[in-house]
Amino acid sequence: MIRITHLTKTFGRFKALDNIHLTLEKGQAVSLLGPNGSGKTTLIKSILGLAIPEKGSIAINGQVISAGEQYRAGIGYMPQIGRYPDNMSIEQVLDMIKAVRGGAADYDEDLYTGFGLHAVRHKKMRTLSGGTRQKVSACLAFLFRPDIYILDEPTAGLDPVSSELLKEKIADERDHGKLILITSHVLSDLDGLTSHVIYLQDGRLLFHESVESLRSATGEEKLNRIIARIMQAPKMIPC
Ligand SMILES: Nc1ncnc2c1ncn2[C@@H]1O[C@H](COP(=O)(O)OP(=O)(O)OP(=O)(O)O)[C@@H](O)[C@H]1O
Repeated sequence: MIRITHLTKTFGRFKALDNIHLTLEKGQAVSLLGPNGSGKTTLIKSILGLAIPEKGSIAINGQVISAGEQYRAGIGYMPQIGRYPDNMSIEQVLDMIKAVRGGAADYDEDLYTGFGLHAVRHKKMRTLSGGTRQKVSACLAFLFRPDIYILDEPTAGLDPVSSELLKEKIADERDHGKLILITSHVLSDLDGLTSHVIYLQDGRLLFHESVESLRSATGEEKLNRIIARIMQAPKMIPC
């Protein structure tokens, strides 16, 4: 579904992504992990066409993304920090984006309802708390029922109840065969949610494995323990 080959992205002389090869399939929920500055957001931006790599290619459902922007309609993206027109209300932002996308017969408004955004729909974006802004971003990512979700720190700033609601929604989409790529530094948020782990370090792919095989290689159950074990003894992962 997403095939990345020989992807290299530089900023000046600095290699933010170094010869990345990856294939991600439908029905997978993939944790994109790595220390600060390891290239996670750059990889996400490359998939979204917001960063242009110097080398390599990305294909989505067999279409090379540099050939056109239409593929983006099939991706629900939740950015780390959502930026919206300050003077528009939540309702106006949602209506504007629906209009720009040409409308749809059947919006997914589960999160809009679940987060209770209806009650605050007239509030201006500039007046929203960080968590409420995050809820608007989540709502927009799911609204058009995409096949692929790219979620950059989706639970950051959400209260525990909203965070659980979002995680349940992500799990539900995964169970319906969608592809989910998710970054988070809160590994406990990813436990039970993700099927595979991609680990980047200094722009390089350290490993891409199923959670199941990482569990059997490390003997650990929880993702934070699995990652800690691998960092202590990287050779336990064959790549
Ligand atoms: N526009 C840019 N110009 C120059 N350097 C950049 C730019 N964007 C990213 N970088 C650099 O590329 C590297 C990878 O950044 P990136 O944001 O992809 O990391 P990350 O893994 O998402 O980090 P974090 O976990 O902190 O969000 C960093 O060293 C960053 O400083």
